[in-house]
Amino acid sequence: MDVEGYRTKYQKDLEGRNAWVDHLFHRIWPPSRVSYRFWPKLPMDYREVNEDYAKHLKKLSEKIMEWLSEGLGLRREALIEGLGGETVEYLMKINYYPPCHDQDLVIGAPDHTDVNGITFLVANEALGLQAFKDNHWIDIKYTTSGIIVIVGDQFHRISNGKYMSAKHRATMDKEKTRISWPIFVESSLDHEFAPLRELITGEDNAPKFKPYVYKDFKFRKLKKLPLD
Ligand SMILES: O=C(O)CCC(=O)C(=O)O
Ligand SMILES: [Fe+2]
Repeated sequence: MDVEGYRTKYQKDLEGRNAWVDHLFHRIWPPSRVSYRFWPKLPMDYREVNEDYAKHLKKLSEKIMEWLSEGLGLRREALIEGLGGETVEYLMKINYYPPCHDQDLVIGAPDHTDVNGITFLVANEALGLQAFKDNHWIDIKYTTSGIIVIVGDQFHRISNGKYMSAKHRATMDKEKTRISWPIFVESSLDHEFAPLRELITGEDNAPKFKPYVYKDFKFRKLKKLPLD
């Protein structure tokens, strides 16, 4: 179930298009869960820059999780605690999509929702990320001054369905290589998560999802097994 390291992934999407991407996964937080053997040795400052990025990203992520908790009318710590508090992990992924001329046959990442709590993504200037809204695929604009925030399945469930996990996909560019760097904020594999108890009040608010140990949830989702 552990995903760290390099991989080339081939898949078919629903329309039968081939999907391929090379990616690297490595954890960036907490320090006790970081294995530097999965981190690239070059460029020389990779480790320093990424350690710095991890600290900033953790701060930003905690702020946003606090706001999302307040948005549910809960204590600021509620969602972070639901994900596991101090044991929450930050998993870096680097996606590499080579240029591709035949957009009808090939897609970078087929449509999906992220399995984790919340994702923070930056990408290079080659466009490709699309979000599904009102029955359409919408291109996500390139930005150098912002970060893309994607709600994942864990927050969908922890919020008892109040926050929707966002369906998205990545297409490939005809001429440019596309690289994206999502960071997945997720429970540690042994953490059990469930709809927050504070949200289960009265009969109208029965839990919509059963509790899951994250490793079982992740396994079932990645193997496309039924979850409910
Ligand atoms: O490359 C992208 O912009 C999206 C990648 C993605 O959704 C993922 O790796 O989960
Ligand atoms: Fe994703």
